[in-house]
Amino acid sequence: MQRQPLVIANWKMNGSRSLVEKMTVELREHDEVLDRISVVICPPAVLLPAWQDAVFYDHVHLGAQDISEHASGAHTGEHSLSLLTEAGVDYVLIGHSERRQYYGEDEERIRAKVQAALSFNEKPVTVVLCVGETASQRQQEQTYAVVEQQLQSALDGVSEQQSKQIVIAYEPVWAIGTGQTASPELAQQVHGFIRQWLTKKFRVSGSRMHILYGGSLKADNAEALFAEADIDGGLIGGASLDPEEFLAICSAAQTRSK
Ligand SMILES: O=C[C@H](O)COP(=O)(O)O
Repeated sequence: MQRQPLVIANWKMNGSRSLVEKMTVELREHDEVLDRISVVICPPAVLLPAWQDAVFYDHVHLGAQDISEHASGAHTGEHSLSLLTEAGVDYVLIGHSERRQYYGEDEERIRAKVQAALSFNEKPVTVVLCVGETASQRQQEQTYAVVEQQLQSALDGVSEQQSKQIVIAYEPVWAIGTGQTASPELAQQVHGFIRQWLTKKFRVSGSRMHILYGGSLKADNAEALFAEADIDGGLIGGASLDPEEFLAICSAAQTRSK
């Protein structure tokens, strides 16, 4: 099953207008790295307008790092889908482990956000649902149970048709920002498990869904990870802040599409 590689940059709470400029200059100068792949940039929300002016290719999209499950109202500090899509967003990250860990996002809230994104009718948005186990869950051999439970809960009630709007990002929490990347074999084992789960739930549509790897993905380990059967691209944090390194990761993703 040929799935066009997808590379997502998650800037988290980093970046600046000048980094947007630097990055767009690099992308313009080396636009061949964008052939045959899709790229999504998730900057902090206040930098979306700077990116919106700079987005110049059909296959470079903008994404939000989080959304509110509410349509509008008294929710200080939050961003609705209307506001985000007006700022050019096509993709939304939901359930990132930092939101789960530091901002108390529980399964119920994550499910509400997934539902809000899927039922948003002003513009279609793609949900990037993040799942993954902590170090202690892995040590206790709970990886598959944790991932399955996260998928089951967040995708409860999602139809086969709606699954076309969903991407899964497997991000083992112990690998995020630690430099401890999962080996390609280990990542593939979990991706394979996720693929099986998706195909069981969504049938043929499950075999078409993208499953991305995230967690200390860098230029020097990207190609080996992207060579695995069910690793369709990456969700990149730290390395997406360095234009050269990010472009090298995009170019590694291209090798998958050959
Ligand atoms: O969203 C991105 C992930 O949390 C990975 O972050 P990282 O590449 O800095 O480890």
